[in-house]
Amino acid sequence: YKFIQSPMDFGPLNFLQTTNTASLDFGRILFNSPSAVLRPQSPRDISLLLSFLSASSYSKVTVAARGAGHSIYGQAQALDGIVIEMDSIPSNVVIREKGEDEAGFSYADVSGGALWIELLEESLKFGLAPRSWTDYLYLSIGGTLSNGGISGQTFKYGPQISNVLQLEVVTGKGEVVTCSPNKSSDLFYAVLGGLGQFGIITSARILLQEAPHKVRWVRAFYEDFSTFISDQELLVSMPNLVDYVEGFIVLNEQSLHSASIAFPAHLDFIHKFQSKGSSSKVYYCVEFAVHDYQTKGTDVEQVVEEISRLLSYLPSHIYSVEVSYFDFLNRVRMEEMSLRGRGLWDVPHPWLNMFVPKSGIKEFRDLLMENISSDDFEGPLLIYPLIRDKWDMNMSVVLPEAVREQVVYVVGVLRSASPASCSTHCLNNLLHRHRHVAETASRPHIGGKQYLAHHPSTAHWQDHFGPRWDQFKARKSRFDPLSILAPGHGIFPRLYAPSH
Ligand SMILES: Cc1cc2nc3c(=O)[nH]c(=O)nc-3n(C[C@H](O)[C@H](O)[C@H](O)COP(=O)(O)OP(=O)(O)OC[C@H]3O[C@@H](n4cnc5c(N)ncnc54)[C@H](O)[C@@H]3O)c2cc1C
Repeated sequence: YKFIQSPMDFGPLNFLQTTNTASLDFGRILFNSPSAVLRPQSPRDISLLLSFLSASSYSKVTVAARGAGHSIYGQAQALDGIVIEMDSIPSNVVIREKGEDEAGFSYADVSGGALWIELLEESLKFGLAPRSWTDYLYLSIGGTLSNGGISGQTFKYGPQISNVLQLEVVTGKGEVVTCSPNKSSDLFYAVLGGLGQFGIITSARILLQEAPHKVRWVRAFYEDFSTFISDQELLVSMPNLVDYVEGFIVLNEQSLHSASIAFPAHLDFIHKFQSKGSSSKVYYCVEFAVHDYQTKGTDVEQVVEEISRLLSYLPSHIYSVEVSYFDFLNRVRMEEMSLRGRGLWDVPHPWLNMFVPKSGIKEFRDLLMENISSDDFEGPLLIYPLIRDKWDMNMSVVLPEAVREQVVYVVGVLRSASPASCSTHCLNNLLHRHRHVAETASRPHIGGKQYLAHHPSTAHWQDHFGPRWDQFKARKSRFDPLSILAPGHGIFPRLYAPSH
């Protein structure tokens, strides 16, 4: 590409041949090299590049925005294309408190490449914070808004994409558009959960609320899966009392230990794994939290007790701790540090994330258990319910089609495959098994859909979107007609006129 070989031909943009990060992501499974890397200084640089590329039907060049690169399957990579590293634009976080303008609530304007941790740190200075989170905060705003952004608050406030007031987007045609539910709303809804297909988010306006000082964080253990999920469903039916609900499957002692690094309580039932003498024994852990605003007249411990009385956990297997709100939200950072210290963070991560309707969750659990072995599983296995009504189905995000079911589970098989214990053959075998689980679970008897999906062909993507495919495709032709953007998903082939 001429303009890459001689950047002077291409106005003010300087390209790098590559960087250490452009072909790397958290998955460490795919390593597609781009032809060039752009480290923009402003949204205008991005607009210049996309305007240029979209004006020539002879160019084959694709473009991927890279936020924090925490994708699993090369979604932010661009084989032989251009990677735009969003972290080169200085992070900008502007907080507007309620009453400062006519909005009637507090919000933050934050750049698309900024990390959620940066937004948290800045907003806490004002006693404010976003309402909806991901478990890990070193992810970019643009990266999670392109997917959904879910965590234990999602049942209450919806995913992160349901908490956005406005976006600034550079479309695949290079146009810089400010969009919201009232202004260029088609682009707004397309981009949220849109897998980076329609434009690059350069700024987002995120709703804020008063931040609690502390959090009461509770874990309760179960032997029986049905009791475990019915208690989770009970918790998400009480949004007035409960602020966070998650849960995980405890496959072995090691998985309990690794899930407990940030949880400052001694979980003294580890001996049970041993005393049973059987490696197939699994436990389930419900995790919930109640915010503590330290206001007079409310006793958070009492609220927690009241909630706990309604639950049917194993007698005396409940643990409750108090942590600061910041530490609670940043809990996965502690796990990261521990894993980094043991050389277990920068390893392949063959993850599988699925949304499963309530009616299929027991069958899905059985399918999963048939396909993972509790002896060698490393990493968390998350499972918790979400409420469908909190999602806006005009956005591009995909949920299971069983529309009458309010409760949808998210299941995260967040597996690490350290090369020391899992060879390339072993990794391929895990990937193969996950694909089998995903494909089986997508059939109507379970009716699941992948979250952070990875599919091998356009036809698979068409199945993934189901009845919503036509809308997704129409939005693509409108906002990125040559399919320049986010090639790493493999949804749309790049369109160009071959020059014989
Ligand atoms: C340790 C860890 C924990 C996680 N926890 C959660 C969790 O709790 N909940 C959850 O929902 N997800 C979670 N995720 C998944 C995470 O939300 C997604 O992988 C997300 O894409 C990561 O953001 P990123 O900035 O690293 O994106 P990248 O990997 O950089 O990009 C992801 C996709 O978005 C596109 N993109 C990136 N920036 C932009 C932009 N500014 N505009 C438009 N498109 C863009 C890319 O082209 C790519 O297609 C986790 C991931 C990891 C590794």
